[in-house]
Amino acid sequence: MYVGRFVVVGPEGGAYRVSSRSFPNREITARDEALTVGPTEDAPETDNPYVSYNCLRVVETPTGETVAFGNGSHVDPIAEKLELGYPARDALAESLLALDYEKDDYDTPRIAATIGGDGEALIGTVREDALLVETVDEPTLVATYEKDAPESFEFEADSADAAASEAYDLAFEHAVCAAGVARTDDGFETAIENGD
Ligand SMILES: NC(=O)c1ncn([C@@H]2O[C@H](COP(=O)(O)O)[C@@H](O)[C@H]2O)c1NC=O
Repeated sequence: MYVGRFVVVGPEGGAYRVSSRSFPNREITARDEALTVGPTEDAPETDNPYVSYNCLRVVETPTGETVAFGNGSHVDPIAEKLELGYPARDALAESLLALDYEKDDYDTPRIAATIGGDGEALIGTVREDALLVETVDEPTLVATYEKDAPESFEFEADSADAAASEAYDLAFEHAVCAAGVARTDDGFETAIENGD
């Protein structure tokens, strides 16, 4: 099954995977407190505005370290609102609604998740017909296509490395790259899986 991009999130960690039919020549790189999706060196040029973006950011908030991740430029305003002290529900809902679903040939939904240092985890999506933001207490997945509403999902990873690998290896078609995140005693750790 092809589900496009997806996030999985639970109180202890999560992952974001890029799956792509149209733009497979991409990778995740780490810079400062952000992981960024962008073209590989050999990627054909494109003017599609939706294929390069910060997919994960770890930020300091008034209530401690928090991570935000998702499939596009909305990750930045979510992270910035969290830094300002917005509740995660509001940061997700406001940013998803402000940017709305992507105006491409597929009306591709925006998807996102957050985890606070206290283990509060949320998942959200904005589609052409809905805005959904939910608190979760077990691993939950939402994808851009097919699985486009949050659903409980079996996800075993207990470290950032394991989360990135597990997401990358899931049987959904056209895996390109994945980011993993896990809550530790010293804050969040992140990891990248760019395949071979
Ligand atoms: N975030 C991404 O990495 C991303 N990759 C592709 N898209 C959008 O989704 C459309 C379909 O892409 P694909 O056929 O690879 O699933 C693309 O034309 C582009 O507008 C993306 N936008 C949202 O998921």
